Amino acid sequence: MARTPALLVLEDGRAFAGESFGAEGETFGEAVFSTGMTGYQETLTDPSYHRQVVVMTAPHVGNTGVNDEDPESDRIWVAGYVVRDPARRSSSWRAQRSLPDALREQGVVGISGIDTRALTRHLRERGAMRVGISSVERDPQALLERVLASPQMVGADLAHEVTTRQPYVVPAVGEARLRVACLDLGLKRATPHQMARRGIETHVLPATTTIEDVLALAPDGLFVSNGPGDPATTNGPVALVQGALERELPTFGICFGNQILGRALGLGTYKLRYGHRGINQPVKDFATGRVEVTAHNHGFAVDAPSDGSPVTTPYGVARVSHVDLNDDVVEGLACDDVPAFSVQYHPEAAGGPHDAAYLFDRFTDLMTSHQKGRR
Ligand SMILES: NC(=O)CC[C@H](N)C(=O)O
Repeated sequence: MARTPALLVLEDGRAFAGESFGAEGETFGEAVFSTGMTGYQETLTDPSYHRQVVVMTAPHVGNTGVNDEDPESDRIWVAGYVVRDPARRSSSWRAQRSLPDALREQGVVGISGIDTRALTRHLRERGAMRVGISSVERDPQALLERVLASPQMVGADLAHEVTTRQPYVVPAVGEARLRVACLDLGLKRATPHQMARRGIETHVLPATTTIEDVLALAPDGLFVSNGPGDPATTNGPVALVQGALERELPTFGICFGNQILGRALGLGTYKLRYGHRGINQPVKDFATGRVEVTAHNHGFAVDAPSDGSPVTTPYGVARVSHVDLNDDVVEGLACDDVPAFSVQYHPEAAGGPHDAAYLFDRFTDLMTSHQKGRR
């Protein structure tokens, strides 16, 4: 079968020629690379990738096809997909369709046959930038003009585009011992599953939720999810977390949730040059000295002293609890005087690694000790 040619053009004018992969058409987004060698289904369906074009550094993608059990949400969220050498056929007893068919069904434009190593090195040197992929435009200059007219990631307020419209409950497995109000800014299914296994009933709430809505549920804790976009734009959730801190409601945040807790404490956030995306990032937990191998997907980070020294905030002393050993980027926050902590990475990572799953136990323990304190 003849393949349709496709074109990829970065905002600095660098162009790559390849073949259409998935849906034909044209798409724009922020070009980012992921180094994960497994878990492409989880990546594609992670709402945090909304408006991003994901470049896979693993050369073979699609080998195990796509099934209905592994998605992290009910659709593919990436704005575009870039692979080097897609599997010609999928091979797994769990596969229900092929990766290109899944992309096509959901209208996701991709490109294959690209030198993804050269593209990744370019993004690493020059930083994440806007990109366009097209199977309908042959002229790189014309595509470049549309790339330059497409929206930037800095300043993008996207959580409201991915959040649940209606609240819903994920029941605990067995007896419900704790109730969590979960702010959905782009929640992945793996998170309520991790909580359910620990006897937590999760009430998933839209991004517009206020502290009054949360208190009406009489929860034992607040969870703030991962999500897409620039954390500097997300003001409602910051006010919600401040309300929780004032009332000493146990609070745990993941990824975007870490950035929101940082902002609630009065810390700033900034854009990393090319971010962390993959499943083998070494992170040190200052509390135990232990190094864990962790899954990441973030382009922004909290600005705070990465040696763990105390920072004075309106809610007492806070400090950086976890740091990335590759580049010293802040990977977690802990409060000394209020029951709140967060991590920038993914303890829930369904595709693994699972080194950091203990953080759900920490949250459970924090809620249990506060429950006792209230009695
Ligand atoms: N996975 C996430 O929650 C990402 C958070 C934020 N959008 C970032 O890129 O840093």
